[in-house]
Amino acid sequence: MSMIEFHDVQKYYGDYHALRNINLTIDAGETVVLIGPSGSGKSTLIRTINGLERIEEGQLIVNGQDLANKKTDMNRIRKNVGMVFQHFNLYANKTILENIMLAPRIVLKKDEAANKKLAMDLLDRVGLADQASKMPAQLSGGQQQRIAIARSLAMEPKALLFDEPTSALDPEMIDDVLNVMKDIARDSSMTMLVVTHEMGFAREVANRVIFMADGQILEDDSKETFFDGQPSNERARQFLGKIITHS
Ligand SMILES: Nc1ncnc2c1ncn2[C@@H]1O[C@H](COP(=O)(O)OP(=O)(O)OP(=O)(O)O)[C@@H](O)[C@H]1O
Repeated sequence: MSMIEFHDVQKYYGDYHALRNINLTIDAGETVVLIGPSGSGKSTLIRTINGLERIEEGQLIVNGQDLANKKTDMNRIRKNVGMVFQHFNLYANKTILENIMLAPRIVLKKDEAANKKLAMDLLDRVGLADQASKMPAQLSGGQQQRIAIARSLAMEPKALLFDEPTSALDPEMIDDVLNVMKDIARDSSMTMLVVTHEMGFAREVANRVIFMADGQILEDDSKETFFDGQPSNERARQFLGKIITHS
């Protein structure tokens, strides 16, 4: 079953054509890694999926709902599609536990005891059960990002979008965050779309790797074809060569 479908999607910022004729289907449970040079439209693409950016032309179906239709309830989309940002965006004046419990309480009207139990289970899953009563500023960047992931999971979404989740972190914190993401990816029911340059993550858990440049998808391969064969697109090959040399 498909979770996300782009059909001939175009997106403009004023005169700038940011997404060009995007056609892409992501099935439920897939883990897809999106790579490409700076400014190629990766963030724009994933931000259209939960309506943070609107599309101008084409069709975008998320969890069976058409996002181009102005009547589509974006709150329902965002309940089902979580997002983890480069800069964690935790609520600075709330404890870690409250950060996780807030949206399920307000949006899902979740029972307080069940909400707390899930929040504590998720804190345990991301290895931070002992930090529940701390404030975000007391945690390292890597810990804050793991909390941001737990907070997204607390909404029990069908899909999670990650926009360069490790690129603001000190190198020694990256693996802890990637390990949490790998754990989620191995849970086959979750659909994941991840913008990242972490090729180790892609090699280990991605089903597919997509290469974008100039607002277009130039390559969409299985992990095996992308890494062990060769991308057929010349720019994808060059890009892959560069990031593997530098990582
Ligand atoms: N709100 C905006 N208004 C105008 N132009 C924008 C806006 N957001 C992005 N752009 C432009 O659209 C293009 C694609 O940007 P986007 O952030 O999607 O690329 P990216 O591949 O995610 O890049 P990076 O890896 O640097 O984050 C860039 O040229 C950017 O300057």
